Amino acid sequence: MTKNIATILIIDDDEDVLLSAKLLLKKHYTNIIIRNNPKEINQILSKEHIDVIVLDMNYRIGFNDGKEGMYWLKHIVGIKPEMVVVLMTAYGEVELAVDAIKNGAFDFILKPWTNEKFLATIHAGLELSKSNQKVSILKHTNKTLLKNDAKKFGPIIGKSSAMMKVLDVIEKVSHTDAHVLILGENGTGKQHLAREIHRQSSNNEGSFIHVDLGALSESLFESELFGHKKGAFTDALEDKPGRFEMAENGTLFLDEIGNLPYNLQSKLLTVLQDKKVSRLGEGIERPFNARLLFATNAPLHQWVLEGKFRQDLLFRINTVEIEIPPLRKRPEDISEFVSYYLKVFKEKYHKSHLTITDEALNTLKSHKWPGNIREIQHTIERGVIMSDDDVITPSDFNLSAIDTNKMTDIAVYDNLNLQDIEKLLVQKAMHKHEGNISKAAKELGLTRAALYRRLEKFNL
Ligand SMILES: Nc1ncnc2c1ncn2[C@@H]1O[C@H](COP(=O)(O)OP(=O)(O)OP(=O)(O)O)[C@@H](O)[C@H]1O
Repeated sequence: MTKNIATILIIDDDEDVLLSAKLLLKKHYTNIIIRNNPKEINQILSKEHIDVIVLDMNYRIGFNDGKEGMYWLKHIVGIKPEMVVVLMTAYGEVELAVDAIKNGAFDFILKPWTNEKFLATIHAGLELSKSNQKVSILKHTNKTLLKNDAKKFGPIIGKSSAMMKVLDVIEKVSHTDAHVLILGENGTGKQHLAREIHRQSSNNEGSFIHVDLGALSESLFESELFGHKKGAFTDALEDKPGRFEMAENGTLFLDEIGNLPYNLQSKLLTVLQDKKVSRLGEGIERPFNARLLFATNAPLHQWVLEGKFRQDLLFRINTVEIEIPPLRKRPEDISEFVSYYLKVFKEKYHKSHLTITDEALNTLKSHKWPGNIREIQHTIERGVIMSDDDVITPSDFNLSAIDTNKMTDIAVYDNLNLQDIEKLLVQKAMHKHEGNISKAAKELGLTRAALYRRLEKFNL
């Protein structure tokens, strides 16, 4: 019979009990440690990885009040809260054992035991121990991922008065549980600010779950957001929690909320009103506790007037509304972004001696940045990569495609609405790259999926 890999520590002052328990368990588990004195617990726990502890309640002859057992139980749970402790107690001490369970014991075994009951209890204890260990690993993984995310998104840049106002609102709203709607053009930093709200909130130990609603097809929307039960539809091969559940005690960021089809808007509204979700194919309603943030580049208020977006949903999600101005409306911030990204990419590409000509700097400062911060980021990265010798010159940025038609572009910005400008830029990029999606997406600072969505939206 193959043994299960597990270490079980048994503590009892009765050598006979220790030996017979060891004899029974060693047939099933790889490592059984026995001790007759609970004072050795600290030393063993600091040296060995223990999966389950079997602990006797009484150690002094003539005493059966269980006080010592209770003392050691509290001690173990105090230093290792996730440890699974099974108590051994004599018949007639059941009340004591129940008390011990209230204090953190997993279960108890009555002496004299039956082998089946003993093994079944240890088996169940081990299952719990393994899942406790998994949860602990997942918690740490999550923390590391959050830290990595924070590094990826970096600090908030921008000291213009417009940006200071935005940051002021973020500071006020972060520690509340108010729904926040972040508005702004592509690349203005909506996700960046949502992460900052999460970072400053009391939920920052929980996960930041980002859902791009624009990338979810109608058929996937419910199962992704609310989860599903195994067998709910053909591909539902196992029970799966939705993003609402994954964001428990954290933040759920519903990006591109403007892309949510009208018929699904009422479903989302009901979930937000009831603060409960039901997995697809399951009747159970699960309450959720997650901070909710929303973002879009769509003119939602106008869409409400046009009947494209539900007014009741808009009022539910915009308790606080933050509008991030495009870069061209806060030109003071451009220099700061330029020096920040120059530093980042000089470091990344090991070009620390690189300098930038005044002309190149002026090119960056006078550019209108229709793709906002994402465009500035990509342009400077390109400049750093393309530069020869130790100097970046204007041509390294390859901004000419936009600049040759500078006057037209400026006129467009002044006279047309954002949708039209976006469409124009997508058209330009597609034309410049002769329909090559990857190249056009890169130039626009979008993912391929985001570009596809826009091509579809503008019928291009
Ligand atoms: N104020 C800021 N300070 C520093 N970096 C920023 C700032 N705003 C945006 N960025 C950076 O610019 C890039 C684009 O930002 P982000 O993805 O948040 O924009 P977005 O508005 O959500 O874009 P989209 O609408 O296309 O989804 C990211 O790399 C982000 O880290």
